[in-house]
Amino acid sequence: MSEKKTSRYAPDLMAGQVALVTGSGSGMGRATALEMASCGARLALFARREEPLEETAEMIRAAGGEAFVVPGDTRDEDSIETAMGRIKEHYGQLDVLVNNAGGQYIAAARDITNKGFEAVIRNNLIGSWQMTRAAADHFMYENGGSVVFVTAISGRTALTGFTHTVAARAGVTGMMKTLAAEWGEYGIRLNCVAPGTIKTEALGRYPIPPERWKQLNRSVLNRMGMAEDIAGTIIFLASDLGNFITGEDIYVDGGETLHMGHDARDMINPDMFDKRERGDGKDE
Ligand SMILES: CCCCC/C=C/C(=O)SCCNC(=O)CCNC(=O)[C@H](O)C(C)(C)COP(=O)(O)OP(=O)(O)OC[C@H]1O[C@@H](n2cnc3c(N)ncnc32)[C@H](O)[C@@H]1OP(=O)(O)O
Ligand SMILES: NC(=O)C1=CN([C@@H]2O[C@H](COP(=O)(O)OP(=O)(O)OC[C@H]3O[C@@H](n4cnc5c(N)ncnc54)[C@H](OP(=O)(O)O)[C@@H]3O)[C@@H](O)[C@H]2O)C=CC1
Repeated sequence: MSEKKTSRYAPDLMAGQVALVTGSGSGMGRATALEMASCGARLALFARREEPLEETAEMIRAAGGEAFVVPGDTRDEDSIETAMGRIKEHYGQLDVLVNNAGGQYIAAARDITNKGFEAVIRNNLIGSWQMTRAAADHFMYENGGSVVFVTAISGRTALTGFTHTVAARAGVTGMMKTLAAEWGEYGIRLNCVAPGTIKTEALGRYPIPPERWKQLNRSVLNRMGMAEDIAGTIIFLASDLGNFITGEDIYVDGGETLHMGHDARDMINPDMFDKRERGDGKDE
């Protein structure tokens, strides 16, 4: 028998819980599913392509965990209903939903057609609503639960090239807060995690050369985020560690939004911000 993977959290943090992670065939979704399993959760893996989900499931099983693949599309009500039915049959419960599936294309606002705008709203806002509504209907109104949405840092600032998805993610945040207010009485907590630039394979498909990103001084911690940075925060919110947190929007961005809209250093006096020697002689 294979050994259980060690986790940054206690291995029984999510014992007895079932978690559904959308978009868990890659990137942050996969990292979240793997780490949740190492905390004792049993996983339901949801996305459109079955093969990557099976790979994640195999990784979880190889580490001694339990995973169940339920392919589907967050935009398609029928496939969501089928997935919820299969989870009920297989596990009999659902305690955690992570709405991580999503994506968009980059385009200047003037090049976005109405159809293209709507496609991105469907994928990121309507899809998350449909998953959340179904999880509440099938499981959470009765037994409570925790929902975490993966959004983007655009709630604090403009993000050129992303008008459609910025609108969608802001919609998710507003929806999350309102649901948190309405559903507290059912024992349902809802929160958002807003990632900065995270180094996943998907990001590699975007025209963002890492050297250029660094030059632009995007992150005060001087690195892109890793999928695990997001997974750790999702688990904190989804598990009992976040028991008294609802309606929150946590930015996990390495400080990217601290000066994203307006980096005034060159304008003021670049020398003022130059690296200086510390008292102990080490570089700051
Ligand atoms: C918020 C800040 C984020 C910063 C960094 C973010 C990183 C990431 O998000 S990493 C994840 C990256 N994942 C992706 O980029 C993939 C996402 N793409 C999709 O999932 C889909 O392409 C879609 C949901 C955006 C659209 O899919 P679908 O609903 O199937 O729509 P169609 O393909 O039929 O297209 C409808 C319509 O949309 C316009 N359009 C679609 N793709 C593009 C494109 N690449 N460039 C320009 N326009 C596009 C277009 O108007 C399409 O209509 P037609 O022209 O009639 O085909
Ligand atoms: N990487 C980054 O810097 C940032 C990413 N984000 C967002 O974080 C989330 C995770 O990103 P990341 O891991 O990088 O990206 P990935 O593309 O690796 O993950 C997204 C996953 O969602 C699934 N998915 C997409 N649309 C649907 C759908 N309609 N129904 C079901 N599954 C779907 C995809 O699988 P499949 O194709 O098999 O369906 C894919 O595996 C996404 O929402 C992304 O937009 C936000 C900010 C920054």
